[in-house]
Amino acid sequence: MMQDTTTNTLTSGNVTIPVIDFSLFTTNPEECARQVGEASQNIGFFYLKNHGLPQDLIDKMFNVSENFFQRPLESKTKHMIGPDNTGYSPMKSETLDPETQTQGDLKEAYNARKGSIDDDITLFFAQGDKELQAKVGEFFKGLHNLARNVMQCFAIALQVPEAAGGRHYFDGSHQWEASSGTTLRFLHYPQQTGDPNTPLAGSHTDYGSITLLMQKDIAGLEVQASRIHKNVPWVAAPVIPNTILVNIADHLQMWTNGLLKSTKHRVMYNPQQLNHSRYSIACFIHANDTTKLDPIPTPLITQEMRAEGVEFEEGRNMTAGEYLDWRLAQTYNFNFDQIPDGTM
Ligand SMILES: O=C(O)CCC(=O)C(=O)O
Ligand SMILES: [Fe+2]
Repeated sequence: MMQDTTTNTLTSGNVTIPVIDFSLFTTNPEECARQVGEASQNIGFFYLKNHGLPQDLIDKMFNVSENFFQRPLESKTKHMIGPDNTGYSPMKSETLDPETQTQGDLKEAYNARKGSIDDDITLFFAQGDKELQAKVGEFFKGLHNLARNVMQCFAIALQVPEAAGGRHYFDGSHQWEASSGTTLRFLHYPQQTGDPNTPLAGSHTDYGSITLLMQKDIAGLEVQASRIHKNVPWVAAPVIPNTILVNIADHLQMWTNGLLKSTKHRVMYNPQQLNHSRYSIACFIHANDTTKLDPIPTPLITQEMRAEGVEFEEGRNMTAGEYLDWRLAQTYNFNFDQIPDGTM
């Protein structure tokens, strides 16, 4: 793995995760859309630099997260996650790859939802500090706004006809005010001994439109590359300061009938975790609950491709809300009669 500063790409063999300068969105949206579209048809992941979110706000959010996860387990379990996907999920409670994992993910998480951002649940996460709670809301809205701009790039790259909304095609289906599965998730992979072959979070795709991810200090995320390069099964997605990593998730793959890739990824044990915790923050952007996941109007999807229905056959005829419920039911055990004791 090396960083090539001349071409702004990270390379591992022939596989690249591009770094896109998002100030292009303002100065040259067509070029920005071209780069986003290209990355999304290949690896399905790209970094954004100059994304517009203040770094001190991101740093503050990592601080809140650290303070929260340092609390005793009996405090964290006061707001347990349930089918509404809000609150605390303890170690091993989620299994992202149920077909191959023999134990749950070695992580704990705290989920905020748009609808819960002004509630006691988020206030509890922000240590009862109302100013900090407002910052969590500002952060979440900032990420949502960035995601809407990235979605404009997709609409441009997909050449959605003006009559169908053009570059604003996805605006209506990604409204802050609408009910949706959009979730801000704070993740903690505790300091631990481990085996480099054991995933801390199993291989999976994300369930929404796109995901925005911030990682801190400790790498571990790997992205499946075998689809574009058969000799490179996984490529590392390292921590690059001042960037946000974006990945295509299932809605976009279904809307484009596989033209854009919802790429599998996983978090592997990093030996640095012998002495350090790993923290990340993911913002899962979902379309409004009522949005259908059928192919969208774009000349890039031919009639044959529409008929073929490449992958995610299960998601066909579902709405975004139904699809999320279905995926969560497969990966969570919401029966917390026996709360895990926090050990591994
Ligand atoms: O922690 C990470 O770096 C990635 C987490 C992730 O992929 C997820 O929660 O869906
Ligand atoms: Fe993920």
